[in-house]
Amino acid sequence: MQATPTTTWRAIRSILSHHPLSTHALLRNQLGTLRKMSSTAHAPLLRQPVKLACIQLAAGPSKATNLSRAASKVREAAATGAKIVVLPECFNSPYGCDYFPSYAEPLLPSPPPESAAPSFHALAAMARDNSVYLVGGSIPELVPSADGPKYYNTSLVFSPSGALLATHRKVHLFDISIPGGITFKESDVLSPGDAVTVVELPEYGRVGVAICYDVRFPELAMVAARRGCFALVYPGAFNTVTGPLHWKLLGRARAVDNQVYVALCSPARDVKAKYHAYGHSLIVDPMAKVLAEAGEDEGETIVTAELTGETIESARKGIPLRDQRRFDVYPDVSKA
Ligand SMILES: O=C(O)CCC(=O)C(=O)O
Repeated sequence: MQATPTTTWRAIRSILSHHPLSTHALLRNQLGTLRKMSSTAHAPLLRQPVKLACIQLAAGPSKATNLSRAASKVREAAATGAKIVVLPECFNSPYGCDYFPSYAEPLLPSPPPESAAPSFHALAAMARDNSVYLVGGSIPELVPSADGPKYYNTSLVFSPSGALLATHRKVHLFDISIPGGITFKESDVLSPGDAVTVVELPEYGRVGVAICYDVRFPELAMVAARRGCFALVYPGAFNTVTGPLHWKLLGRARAVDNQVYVALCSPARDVKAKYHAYGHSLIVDPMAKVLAEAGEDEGETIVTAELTGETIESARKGIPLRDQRRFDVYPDVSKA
């Protein structure tokens, strides 16, 4: 087993309980040094402060209108100084299983032809034109196959030069049935993704990207966070049944579990649409403090917050979870 400050402390503590006083003093000294080492041994997760913006976009049935509206809102977000900009889940279409096939676009070949993949090219241009990292919400992705087309709910992340950095296919499909509340079954149409997504943003550090229902699964967040993310970013589209109970709770829970920033980005609510998005896009800090939240009117808006490495480090120094985990009692799922 590899020695870490934590395992070494435990070994020293056990020796301390069996040895005479002089050895005791010597070892206590070493224990102090190790304690200091462990609090400084971690490189900063966020290399410089960065402003993050969530765009609570109003999406309607016209894909072209949704794309041009997104472009103007990304411009507006970038004008506030935001360098990481997030769009909501299914920002190029209304949200619902009936819509996925007709709005879906292929991502291959890479880059796909513009006529077949207008959302891909519009997102690349939004990132490039505004020099921002863009977590492009999600779009229905089409993958042709011999057995018929497959569809995924996929997030595309672009660099400030407009290059595609990563894609995340929603891992946990939104299949729920709450009597008298809401029934939804994405798996009727969509296939699930099978990977944790961590994206390197060279000037800043790493972000984990996942989609909506994925936020309910602490393991996915934990695995991404332990790969060194400073933020977990979730384009989402909760609803008016589960949203009021769980949206903020889950955002704050993933933040406090992992001592990282969390951003949840919703569409604006459209009461004329079949699906009523919850809104309340929010950004939470590593102590689970809500830094910014879209208001009660659930309309189109942009929420922003400044993220700093010091905030993460001070949360982790004050409550040193990372050095206190007991992988001798439970497994480290991030190593599985
Ligand atoms: O988990 C929920 O309650 C909502 C999830 C959702 O809306 C989604 O995954 O799109």
